[in-house]
Amino acid sequence: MNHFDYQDGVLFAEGVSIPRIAADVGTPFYCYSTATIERHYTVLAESLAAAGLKATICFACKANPNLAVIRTLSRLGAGADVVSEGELRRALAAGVPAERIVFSGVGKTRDELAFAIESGIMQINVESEPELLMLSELATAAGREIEVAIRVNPDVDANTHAKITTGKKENKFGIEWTRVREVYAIARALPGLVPVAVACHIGSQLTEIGPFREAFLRLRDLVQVLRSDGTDIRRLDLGGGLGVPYDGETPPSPAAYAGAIAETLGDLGCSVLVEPGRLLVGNAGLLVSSVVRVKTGATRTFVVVDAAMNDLMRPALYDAYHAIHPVTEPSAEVEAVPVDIVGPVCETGDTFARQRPLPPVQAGDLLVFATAGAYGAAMASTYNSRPLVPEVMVNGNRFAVVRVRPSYEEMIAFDRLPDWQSDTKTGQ
Ligand SMILES: Cc1ncc(COP(=O)(O)O)c(C=O)c1O
Ligand SMILES: N[C@@H](CCCC[NH3+])C(=O)O
Repeated sequence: MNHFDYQDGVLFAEGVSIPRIAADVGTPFYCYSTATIERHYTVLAESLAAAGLKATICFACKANPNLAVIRTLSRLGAGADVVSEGELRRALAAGVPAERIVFSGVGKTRDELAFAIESGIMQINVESEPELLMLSELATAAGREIEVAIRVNPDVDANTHAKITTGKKENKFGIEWTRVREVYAIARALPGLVPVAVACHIGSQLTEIGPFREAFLRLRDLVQVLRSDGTDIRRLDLGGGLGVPYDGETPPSPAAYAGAIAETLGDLGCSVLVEPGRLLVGNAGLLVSSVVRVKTGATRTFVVVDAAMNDLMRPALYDAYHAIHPVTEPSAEVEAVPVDIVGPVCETGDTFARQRPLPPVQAGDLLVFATAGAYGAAMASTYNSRPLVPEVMVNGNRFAVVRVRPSYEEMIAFDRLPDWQSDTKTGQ
Protein backbone atom coordinates (compact mmCIF):
# COMPACT_ATOMS: atom_id res chain seq x y z
CA MET A 1 0.00 0.00 0.00
CA ASN A 2 2.83 2.42 -0.78
CA HIS A 3 3.16 5.08 1.90
CA PHE A 4 0.30 3.42 3.74
CA ASP A 5 1.83 0.56 5.71
CA TYR A 6 1.62 -1.30 9.00
CA GLN A 7 4.14 -0.27 11.65
CA ASP A 8 4.17 -2.34 14.85
CA GLY A 9 0.78 -3.77 13.91
CA VAL A 10 -0.99 -0.46 13.21
CA LEU A 11 -1.66 1.15 9.82
CA PHE A 12 0.26 4.36 9.18
CA ALA A 13 0.00 6.99 6.46
CA GLU A 14 3.65 8.02 6.05
CA GLY A 15 4.68 8.91 9.64
CA VAL A 16 1.22 9.28 11.17
CA SER A 17 -0.94 6.45 12.50
CA ILE A 18 -4.47 6.20 11.17
CA PRO A 19 -5.97 5.83 14.70
CA ARG A 20 -4.24 9.11 15.67
CA ILE A 21 -6.04 10.92 12.84
CA ALA A 22 -9.33 9.13 13.55
CA ALA A 23 -9.16 10.26 17.18
CA ASP A 24 -8.68 13.83 15.98
CA VAL A 25 -11.25 14.15 13.17
CA GLY A 26 -13.66 11.26 13.78
CA THR A 27 -14.75 8.80 11.10
CA PRO A 28 -15.36 8.50 8.24
CA PHE A 29 -12.62 10.57 6.61
CA TYR A 30 -10.42 10.53 3.54
CA CYS A 31 -6.67 10.42 4.07
CA TYR A 32 -4.16 11.40 1.37
CA SER A 33 -0.41 10.85 1.26
CA THR A 34 1.65 13.75 -0.06
CA ALA A 35 4.63 11.47 -0.71
CA THR A 36 2.58 9.08 -2.87
CA ILE A 37 1.17 11.92 -4.97
CA GLU A 38 4.65 13.37 -5.43
CA ARG A 39 6.08 9.99 -6.35
CA HIS A 40 3.46 9.32 -9.02
CA TYR A 41 3.94 12.74 -10.57
CA THR A 42 7.72 12.40 -10.58
CA VAL A 43 7.72 8.90 -12.07
CA LEU A 44 5.40 10.02 -14.89
CA ALA A 45 7.34 13.25 -15.56
CA GLU A 46 10.64 11.36 -15.64
CA SER A 47 9.20 8.64 -17.91
CA LEU A 48 7.94 11.22 -20.42
CA ALA A 49 11.27 13.07 -20.37
CA ALA A 50 13.25 9.81 -20.70
CA ALA A 51 11.20 8.97 -23.81
CA GLY A 52 12.39 12.27 -25.30
CA LEU A 53 9.01 13.99 -25.08
CA LYS A 54 8.45 17.67 -24.33
CA ALA A 55 5.41 17.12 -22.14
CA THR A 56 3.14 18.98 -19.75
CA ILE A 57 1.20 16.98 -17.18
CA CYS A 58 -2.20 18.59 -16.59
CA PHE A 59 -3.79 16.89 -13.56
CA ALA A 60 -7.44 15.98 -14.25
CA CYS A 61 -8.91 17.82 -11.26
CA LYS A 62 -12.15 15.84 -11.46
CA ALA A 63 -10.31 12.89 -9.89
CA ASN A 64 -9.62 14.85 -6.73
CA PRO A 65 -10.44 18.56 -6.68
CA ASN A 66 -9.19 19.20 -3.13
CA LEU A 67 -7.17 22.43 -3.19
CA ALA A 68 -4.31 20.91 -1.18
CA VAL A 69 -4.06 18.00 -3.64
CA ILE A 70 -4.05 20.32 -6.65
CA ARG A 71 -1.48 22.57 -4.97
CA THR A 72 0.82 19.63 -4.16
CA LEU A 73 0.87 18.77 -7.85
CA SER A 74 1.12 22.32 -9.16
CA ARG A 75 4.17 22.95 -6.95
CA LEU A 76 5.88 20.09 -8.79
CA GLY A 77 5.11 21.75 -12.13
CA ALA A 78 1.75 20.20 -13.00
CA GLY A 79 -0.92 22.05 -14.89
CA ALA A 80 -4.64 21.27 -14.65
CA ASP A 81 -7.30 19.74 -16.88
CA VAL A 82 -10.65 21.22 -15.84
CA VAL A 83 -14.21 20.49 -16.97
CA SER A 84 -16.25 23.24 -15.33
CA GLU A 85 -15.95 26.80 -14.10
CA GLY A 86 -15.86 25.37 -10.58
CA GLU A 87 -12.82 23.27 -11.38
CA LEU A 88 -11.18 26.17 -13.20
CA ARG A 89 -11.67 28.38 -10.15
CA ARG A 90 -10.30 25.63 -7.90
CA ALA A 91 -7.20 25.19 -10.07
CA LEU A 92 -6.54 28.94 -10.06
CA ALA A 93 -7.17 29.13 -6.30
CA ALA A 94 -4.72 26.29 -5.73
CA GLY A 95 -2.07 28.27 -7.61
CA VAL A 96 -2.00 26.60 -11.03
CA PRO A 97 -0.83 29.22 -13.54
CA ALA A 98 -3.51 29.93 -16.17
CA GLU A 99 -1.03 29.13 -18.93
CA ARG A 100 -0.93 25.53 -17.69
CA ILE A 101 -4.72 24.99 -17.69
CA VAL A 102 -6.75 23.20 -20.33
CA PHE A 103 -10.56 23.14 -20.40
CA SER A 104 -12.34 19.97 -21.62
CA GLY A 105 -16.00 18.90 -21.69
CA VAL A 106 -18.99 18.58 -24.02
CA GLY A 107 -21.26 21.02 -22.25
CA LYS A 108 -19.27 24.16 -21.51
CA THR A 109 -21.76 26.99 -21.17
CA ARG A 110 -21.42 30.51 -22.59
CA ASP A 111 -20.56 31.81 -19.11
CA GLU A 112 -17.96 29.12 -18.57
CA LEU A 113 -16.31 29.80 -21.92
CA ALA A 114 -16.32 33.55 -21.22
CA PHE A 115 -14.68 32.96 -17.84
CA ALA A 116 -12.04 30.70 -19.43
CA ILE A 117 -11.24 33.40 -22.00
CA GLU A 118 -11.05 36.07 -19.30
CA SER A 119 -8.73 33.85 -17.23
CA GLY A 120 -6.29 33.47 -20.14
CA ILE A 121 -5.93 29.69 -19.95
CA MET A 122 -3.61 27.75 -22.26
CA GLN A 123 -6.13 25.85 -24.35
CA ILE A 124 -9.80 25.13 -24.78
CA ASN A 125 -10.71 21.69 -26.10
CA VAL A 126 -13.72 22.13 -28.35
CA GLU A 127 -16.08 19.18 -28.70
CA SER A 128 -18.69 20.37 -31.21
CA GLU A 129 -19.33 22.83 -34.03
CA PRO A 130 -21.84 24.93 -32.04
CA GLU A 131 -19.23 25.27 -29.26
CA LEU A 132 -16.67 26.40 -31.85
CA LEU A 133 -19.01 29.10 -33.11
CA MET A 134 -19.83 30.28 -29.58
CA LEU A 135 -16.15 30.41 -28.64
CA SER A 136 -15.28 32.41 -31.75
CA GLU A 137 -18.04 34.91 -30.99
CA LEU A 138 -16.91 35.30 -27.37
CA ALA A 139 -13.22 35.54 -28.23
CA THR A 140 -13.91 38.18 -30.88
CA ALA A 141 -16.04 40.20 -28.46
CA ALA A 142 -13.20 40.03 -25.91
CA GLY A 143 -10.65 41.03 -28.57
CA ARG A 144 -8.70 37.83 -27.98
CA GLU A 145 -7.12 35.03 -30.02
CA ILE A 146 -7.76 31.70 -28.29
CA GLU A 147 -5.63 28.59 -28.79
CA VAL A 148 -7.97 25.68 -29.36
CA ALA A 149 -7.75 21.95 -29.72
CA ILE A 150 -10.52 20.00 -31.38
CA ARG A 151 -11.28 16.90 -29.36
CA VAL A 152 -11.60 14.05 -31.80
CA ASN A 153 -13.43 10.77 -31.32
CA PRO A 154 -11.17 8.08 -32.81
CA ASP A 155 -13.73 5.26 -32.42
CA VAL A 156 -11.34 3.10 -30.44
CA ASP A 157 -12.53 0.68 -27.76
CA ALA A 158 -10.64 1.36 -24.53
CA ASN A 159 -11.68 -2.01 -23.12
CA THR A 160 -12.80 -0.55 -19.84
CA HIS A 161 -16.11 -0.22 -17.96
CA ALA A 162 -18.88 0.92 -20.34
CA LYS A 163 -19.73 3.91 -18.12
CA ILE A 164 -16.22 5.38 -18.40
CA THR A 165 -15.35 4.60 -22.00
CA THR A 166 -15.31 7.81 -24.05
CA GLY A 167 -13.68 7.18 -27.44
CA LYS A 168 -16.28 5.05 -29.25
CA LYS A 169 -18.37 6.66 -31.97
CA GLU A 170 -21.57 6.10 -29.99
CA ASN A 171 -20.14 8.10 -27.02
CA LYS A 172 -21.02 11.77 -26.64
CA PHE A 173 -17.40 12.93 -26.68
CA GLY A 174 -15.37 14.58 -29.41
CA ILE A 175 -15.92 15.24 -33.10
CA GLU A 176 -16.69 12.16 -35.13
CA TRP A 177 -13.73 10.96 -37.07
CA THR A 178 -15.16 11.52 -40.55
CA ARG A 179 -15.93 15.20 -39.85
CA VAL A 180 -12.65 16.22 -38.22
CA ARG A 181 -11.01 17.83 -41.30
CA GLU A 182 -14.13 19.84 -42.04
CA VAL A 183 -14.34 21.12 -38.46
CA TYR A 184 -10.68 22.18 -38.47
CA ALA A 185 -11.35 24.04 -41.71
CA ILE A 186 -14.21 25.88 -40.01
CA ALA A 187 -11.97 26.65 -37.02
CA ARG A 188 -9.24 28.04 -39.30
CA ALA A 189 -11.73 30.37 -40.92
CA LEU A 190 -13.34 31.65 -37.74
CA PRO A 191 -12.10 34.88 -36.14
CA GLY A 192 -10.62 34.78 -32.65
CA LEU A 193 -9.55 31.13 -32.83
CA VAL A 194 -6.15 29.57 -33.46
CA PRO A 195 -6.42 25.81 -33.91
CA VAL A 196 -3.03 24.57 -32.72
CA ALA A 197 -3.77 21.21 -31.16
CA VAL A 198 -5.56 17.89 -31.42
CA ALA A 199 -7.12 16.39 -28.29
CA CYS A 200 -8.22 12.83 -27.63
CA HIS A 201 -9.26 10.88 -24.52
CA ILE A 202 -10.59 7.37 -25.01
CA GLY A 203 -11.57 6.43 -21.47
CA SER A 204 -10.54 5.86 -17.89
CA GLN A 205 -8.96 2.94 -16.00
CA LEU A 206 -7.29 1.49 -19.10
CA THR A 207 -5.29 -1.61 -18.24
CA GLU A 208 -3.77 -2.33 -21.66
CA ILE A 209 -1.45 -0.35 -23.89
CA GLY A 210 -3.13 -1.54 -27.12
CA PRO A 211 -6.06 0.92 -27.19
CA PHE A 212 -3.73 3.86 -26.45
CA ARG A 213 -1.45 2.82 -29.28
CA GLU A 214 -4.36 2.40 -31.68
CA ALA A 215 -5.67 5.88 -30.85
CA PHE A 216 -2.21 7.47 -31.08
CA LEU A 217 -1.62 5.92 -34.51
CA ARG A 218 -4.92 7.36 -35.71
CA LEU A 219 -3.86 10.76 -34.37
CA ARG A 220 -0.55 10.46 -36.17
CA ASP A 221 -2.28 10.08 -39.55
CA LEU A 222 -4.66 12.88 -38.66
CA VAL A 223 -1.91 15.36 -37.81
CA GLN A 224 -0.29 14.74 -41.18
CA VAL A 225 -3.56 15.28 -43.03
CA LEU A 226 -4.43 18.40 -41.04
CA ARG A 227 -1.01 19.88 -41.68
CA SER A 228 -1.41 19.25 -45.41
CA ASP A 229 -4.76 21.08 -45.16
CA GLY A 230 -2.94 24.08 -43.70
CA THR A 231 -3.55 23.69 -39.94
CA ASP A 232 -0.38 24.28 -37.97
CA ILE A 233 -0.72 21.49 -35.36
CA ARG A 234 1.90 22.06 -32.68
CA ARG A 235 0.46 20.34 -29.62
CA LEU A 236 -1.08 16.94 -28.92
CA ASP A 237 -3.41 16.54 -25.94
CA LEU A 238 -3.55 12.81 -25.29
CA GLY A 239 -6.00 12.89 -22.38
CA GLY A 240 -5.64 10.65 -19.35
CA GLY A 241 -6.89 7.18 -18.67
CA LEU A 242 -3.92 5.14 -17.49
CA GLY A 243 -5.32 2.68 -14.96
CA VAL A 244 -4.19 1.66 -11.49
CA PRO A 245 -4.40 -1.70 -9.73
CA TYR A 246 -7.50 -2.11 -7.58
CA ASP A 247 -7.72 -5.90 -7.62
CA GLY A 248 -4.53 -7.30 -9.09
CA GLU A 249 -4.78 -5.60 -12.49
CA THR A 250 -1.43 -4.88 -14.15
CA PRO A 251 -1.86 -1.64 -16.12
CA PRO A 252 0.98 -0.44 -18.35
CA SER A 253 3.75 1.35 -16.47
CA PRO A 254 4.27 5.09 -17.01
CA ALA A 255 7.45 4.13 -18.89
CA ALA A 256 5.52 1.84 -21.25
CA TYR A 257 2.90 4.56 -21.75
CA ALA A 258 5.54 7.19 -22.49
CA GLY A 259 7.28 4.73 -24.81
CA ALA A 260 4.03 4.20 -26.77
CA ILE A 261 3.60 7.97 -27.15
CA ALA A 262 7.18 8.44 -28.29
CA GLU A 263 7.03 5.56 -30.78
CA THR A 264 3.79 6.63 -32.41
CA LEU A 265 3.93 10.43 -32.20
CA GLY A 266 7.42 11.38 -31.10
CA ASP A 267 8.73 12.44 -34.51
CA LEU A 268 5.92 14.89 -35.34
CA GLY A 269 7.64 17.84 -33.67
CA CYS A 270 4.67 18.48 -31.37
CA SER A 271 4.69 19.21 -27.68
CA VAL A 272 2.61 16.74 -25.69
CA LEU A 273 0.04 17.29 -22.99
CA VAL A 274 -1.34 14.48 -20.86
CA GLU A 275 -4.30 14.66 -18.46
CA PRO A 276 -3.90 11.91 -15.87
CA GLY A 277 -6.21 11.85 -12.88
CA ARG A 278 -6.44 8.42 -11.30
CA LEU A 279 -2.77 7.58 -11.98
CA LEU A 280 -1.56 10.49 -9.86
CA VAL A 281 -3.93 10.24 -6.91
CA GLY A 282 -5.76 6.88 -7.00
CA ASN A 283 -3.63 4.93 -4.57
CA ALA A 284 -2.60 8.07 -2.68
CA GLY A 285 -5.88 8.01 -0.76
CA LEU A 286 -7.78 5.87 1.74
CA LEU A 287 -11.28 6.14 3.09
CA VAL A 288 -11.18 5.39 6.81
CA SER A 289 -14.34 4.13 8.47
CA SER A 290 -15.47 2.62 11.79
CA VAL A 291 -17.48 -0.51 12.26
CA VAL A 292 -20.86 0.54 13.67
CA ARG A 293 -22.00 -3.00 14.41
CA VAL A 294 -21.83 -6.55 13.18
CA LYS A 295 -25.21 -7.95 12.26
CA THR A 296 -26.01 -11.58 11.63
CA GLY A 297 -28.53 -12.01 8.82
CA ALA A 298 -30.40 -15.13 7.66
CA THR A 299 -27.69 -16.22 5.24
CA ARG A 300 -24.71 -14.00 5.89
CA THR A 301 -22.94 -11.66 8.28
CA PHE A 302 -23.08 -7.92 7.65
CA VAL A 303 -20.32 -5.63 8.85
CA VAL A 304 -22.09 -2.26 9.01
CA VAL A 305 -19.64 0.65 8.75
CA ASP A 306 -20.13 4.40 9.14
CA ALA A 307 -19.05 5.18 5.55
CA ALA A 308 -21.65 4.73 2.85
CA MET A 309 -22.28 4.84 -0.89
CA ASN A 310 -22.64 8.62 -0.68
CA ASP A 311 -19.02 8.88 0.54
CA LEU A 312 -17.50 6.38 -1.92
CA MET A 313 -19.79 5.78 -4.86
CA ARG A 314 -17.61 3.59 -7.05
CA PRO A 315 -18.79 0.17 -5.75
CA ALA A 316 -22.48 1.11 -6.09
CA LEU A 317 -22.05 2.84 -9.45
CA TYR A 318 -19.57 0.60 -11.27
CA ASP A 319 -19.48 -2.53 -9.07
CA ALA A 320 -15.92 -1.38 -8.46
CA TYR A 321 -13.58 -3.30 -6.18
CA HIS A 322 -11.74 -1.56 -3.33
CA ALA A 323 -9.50 -3.60 -1.07
CA ILE A 324 -10.64 -3.32 2.56
CA HIS A 325 -8.15 -3.69 5.41
CA PRO A 326 -8.39 -3.54 9.18
CA VAL A 327 -6.31 -0.74 10.70
CA THR A 328 -4.90 -3.22 13.22
CA GLU A 329 -2.75 -5.70 11.35
CA PRO A 330 -4.43 -9.11 11.47
CA SER A 331 -2.23 -11.85 12.84
CA ALA A 332 -1.44 -14.74 10.52
CA GLU A 333 -3.27 -17.23 12.79
CA VAL A 334 -6.62 -15.43 12.60
CA GLU A 335 -8.91 -16.88 9.97
CA ALA A 336 -10.66 -14.45 7.64
CA VAL A 337 -14.36 -15.21 7.12
CA PRO A 338 -16.58 -13.98 4.28
CA VAL A 339 -18.80 -11.04 5.21
CA ASP A 340 -20.79 -8.35 3.42
CA ILE A 341 -19.42 -4.89 4.17
CA VAL A 342 -22.26 -2.39 3.98
CA GLY A 343 -23.04 1.23 4.80
CA PRO A 344 -26.04 2.67 6.67
CA VAL A 345 -27.83 4.13 3.60
CA CYS A 346 -31.29 2.80 2.84
CA GLU A 347 -30.43 1.00 -0.39
CA THR A 348 -29.18 -2.50 -0.97
CA GLY A 349 -26.74 -0.91 -3.42
CA ASP A 350 -25.00 0.58 -0.38
CA THR A 351 -22.71 -2.44 -0.31
CA PHE A 352 -18.94 -2.09 -0.51
CA ALA A 353 -18.15 -5.79 -0.73
CA ARG A 354 -20.06 -9.05 -0.90
CA GLN A 355 -18.77 -12.20 0.76
CA ARG A 356 -15.32 -10.65 1.21
CA PRO A 357 -12.98 -12.53 3.56
CA LEU A 358 -12.26 -10.32 6.58
CA PRO A 359 -10.67 -11.12 9.95
CA PRO A 360 -13.27 -10.89 12.75
CA VAL A 361 -14.11 -7.29 13.67
CA GLN A 362 -16.29 -5.62 16.28
CA ALA A 363 -18.03 -2.29 16.80
CA GLY A 364 -15.54 0.57 16.97
CA ASP A 365 -12.82 -1.13 14.91
CA LEU A 366 -11.35 0.93 12.10
CA LEU A 367 -11.38 -0.32 8.49
CA VAL A 368 -9.83 1.35 5.46
CA PHE A 369 -10.94 1.30 1.84
CA ALA A 370 -7.82 1.35 -0.32
CA THR A 371 -7.20 3.16 -3.60
CA ALA A 372 -9.82 5.79 -2.81
CA GLY A 373 -7.80 8.91 -3.70
CA ALA A 374 -9.38 9.26 -7.16
CA TYR A 375 -13.13 9.66 -7.75
CA GLY A 376 -13.77 9.12 -4.03
CA ALA A 377 -14.42 12.40 -2.22
CA ALA A 378 -14.77 13.93 -5.69
CA MET A 379 -18.03 12.06 -6.32
CA ALA A 380 -19.46 12.18 -2.81
CA SER A 381 -22.95 13.48 -2.10
CA THR A 382 -25.02 14.22 0.97
CA TYR A 383 -27.61 11.50 0.24
CA ASN A 384 -29.50 10.47 3.37
CA SER A 385 -28.51 13.92 4.74
CA ARG A 386 -25.04 12.72 5.58
CA PRO A 387 -22.61 15.65 5.62
CA LEU A 388 -19.56 15.36 3.33
CA VAL A 389 -16.71 13.73 5.24
CA PRO A 390 -13.47 15.51 6.12
CA GLU A 391 -10.31 15.10 4.08
CA VAL A 392 -6.91 14.89 5.74
CA MET A 393 -3.50 15.18 4.14
CA VAL A 394 -0.38 13.61 5.60
CA ASN A 395 3.08 14.93 4.89
CA GLY A 396 5.89 13.06 6.65
CA ASN A 397 5.02 12.99 10.34
CA ARG A 398 2.48 15.82 10.16
CA PHE A 399 -1.16 15.85 9.11
CA ALA A 400 -3.63 18.60 8.30
CA VAL A 401 -7.37 18.69 7.74
CA VAL A 402 -7.66 19.90 4.15
CA ARG A 403 -11.44 19.81 4.06
CA VAL A 404 -13.48 20.25 7.19
CA ARG A 405 -16.63 18.34 8.03
CA PRO A 406 -19.60 20.75 7.84
CA SER A 407 -21.82 20.90 10.90
CA TYR A 408 -25.41 19.71 10.60
CA GLU A 409 -26.47 23.38 10.81
CA GLU A 410 -24.24 24.20 7.83
CA MET A 411 -25.57 21.22 5.93
CA ILE A 412 -29.15 22.49 6.11
CA ALA A 413 -28.28 26.20 5.87
CA PHE A 414 -28.97 26.48 2.13
CA ASP A 415 -32.56 25.25 2.34
CA ARG A 416 -35.35 27.81 2.66
CA LEU A 417 -38.79 27.64 4.28
CA PRO A 418 -40.89 30.06 2.21
CA ASP A 419 -43.54 32.29 3.69
CA TRP A 420 -46.23 31.71 1.01
CA GLN A 421 -47.88 35.06 1.81
CA SER A 422 -44.84 37.26 1.15
CA ASP A 423 -41.40 36.23 -0.11
CA THR A 424 -42.51 34.15 -3.11
CA LYS A 425 -42.93 34.95 -6.81
CA THR A 426 -45.73 34.41 -9.28
CA GLY A 427 -45.31 33.68 -12.94
CA GLN A 428 -46.62 31.92 -16.02
C1 LIG B 1 -11.05 14.68 -20.91
C2 LIG B 1 -10.53 13.86 -19.77
N1 LIG B 1 -9.24 13.98 -19.44
C3 LIG B 1 -8.72 13.28 -18.40
C4 LIG B 1 -9.47 12.40 -17.66
C5 LIG B 1 -8.83 11.70 -16.53
O1 LIG B 1 -8.93 10.35 -16.63
P1 LIG B 1 -8.13 9.39 -15.66
O2 LIG B 1 -8.48 9.71 -14.27
O3 LIG B 1 -8.60 8.06 -16.07
O4 LIG B 1 -6.67 9.59 -15.93
C6 LIG B 1 -10.82 12.22 -18.00
C7 LIG B 1 -11.67 11.20 -17.30
O5 LIG B 1 -11.77 10.07 -17.81
C8 LIG B 1 -11.37 12.98 -19.07
O6 LIG B 1 -12.66 12.86 -19.39
N1 LIG C 1 -15.64 8.27 -12.01
C1 LIG C 1 -14.96 7.23 -12.73
C2 LIG C 1 -13.93 7.76 -13.68
C3 LIG C 1 -14.51 8.74 -14.61
C4 LIG C 1 -13.49 9.41 -15.42
C5 LIG C 1 -14.01 10.74 -15.84
N2 LIG C 1 -13.64 11.13 -17.17
C6 LIG C 1 -14.37 6.21 -11.76
O1 LIG C 1 -14.50 6.34 -10.59
O2 LIG C 1 -13.79 5.25 -12.12
